[in-house]
Amino acid sequence: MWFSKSHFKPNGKTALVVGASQGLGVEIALKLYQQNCTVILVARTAPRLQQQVKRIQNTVGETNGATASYIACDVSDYNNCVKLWDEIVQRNQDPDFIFCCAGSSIPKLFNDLSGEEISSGVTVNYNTAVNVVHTGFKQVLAANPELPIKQYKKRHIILFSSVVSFFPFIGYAQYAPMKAAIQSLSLILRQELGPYNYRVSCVFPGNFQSEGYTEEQKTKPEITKTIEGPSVAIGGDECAEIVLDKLSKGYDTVTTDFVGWLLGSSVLGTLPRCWGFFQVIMSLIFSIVEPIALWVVFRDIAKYFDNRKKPVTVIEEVEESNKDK
Ligand SMILES: NC(=O)C1=CN([C@@H]2O[C@H](COP(=O)(O)OP(=O)(O)OC[C@H]3O[C@@H](n4cnc5c(N)ncnc54)[C@H](OP(=O)(O)O)[C@@H]3O)[C@@H](O)[C@H]2O)C=CC1
Ligand SMILES: CCCCCCCCCCCCCCCC(=O)[C@@H](N)CO
Repeated sequence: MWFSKSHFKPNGKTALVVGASQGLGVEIALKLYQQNCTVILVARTAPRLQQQVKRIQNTVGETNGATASYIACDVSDYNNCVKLWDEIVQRNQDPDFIFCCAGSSIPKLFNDLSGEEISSGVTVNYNTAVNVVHTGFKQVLAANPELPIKQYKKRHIILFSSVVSFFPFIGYAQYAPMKAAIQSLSLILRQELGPYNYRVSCVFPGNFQSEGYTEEQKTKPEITKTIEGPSVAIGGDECAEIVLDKLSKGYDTVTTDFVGWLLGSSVLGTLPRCWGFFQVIMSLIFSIVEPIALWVVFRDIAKYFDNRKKPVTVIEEVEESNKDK
């Protein structure tokens, strides 16, 4: 609830943050560590992880027992995840929070994507999450064979989807369907892991600044930039702050800006609500204005494709001028 912040208490707990060598993952790890939460940073690139652990430790200074460490692992591979959890068990750690932040997009027109880019969309965005959660859950089950399910310790999985899961649009073919898969996975995990005392949250960020965001801007088609204009990129630090704040207020569908909340109202389905009464009203308004809004989007898309014919016109102009000579 918005008036109580007691639903997420990192002090003295342990968090596994996957996708923490840069971007939102490391911002979240820093904020958790500041609240005396032990953090284990995971990503593929060891030197960057090492740097980030140092940065976090230097920024925070003394803690009341919390530690910061890293494990380099490509979690898109299932067997690597089994090894990851073995390593965590060997270190005598049992994460209370599992943040699945790994993910990135290669925004391009469908036609411009390579086969490799399409499959990397699946592995980087979906496999990284499902593998970590599945191997982690199996490991917890194996470690507690006799435990009645109600007595499992409280654990919390936080998956990272995107606003494009609510509203998929031109340029995100390599990415948005995977984020919709993450949304779907979160609904199922809530049902299957809930009885084992897992809380499952799913975050749907709008644009925020990060190394990944800078990279995607390089290939992002102009039309994609135009349509997502209303989702102005907020700072990574601010985004992490919003996510942790909403989790502490008990929300399990987390959006990071107003546009995200609005678009979330258009696909309420069986997602946990956030200001549910207003979402129901917004969903009614949205369903009325949606045909007009979508007409505007399609009109922009048509204009974009018309303008793309321009280079041909230039060639034609050159030919014309050659004719004159
Ligand atoms: N930035 C934005 O505007 C938005 C981002 N999101 C989502 O939020 C999350 C964080 O985004 P952002 O901070 O921008 O991401 P970045 O691209 O900046 O960082 C992604 C992180 O994931 C790690 N990673 C990627 N693949 C793997 C892998 N196979 N195994 C382990 N780690 C991996 C990367 O490290 P390494 O390369 O070292 O493995 C890196 O630390 C992502 O899921 C993204 O899709 C959602 C909406 C908007
Ligand atoms: C029916 C018509 C409705 C029109 C609404 C237009 C507003 C759209 C805002 C979309 C914001 C998308 C953010 C994507 C972030 C993301 O996931 C990437 N940065 C990848 O990392």
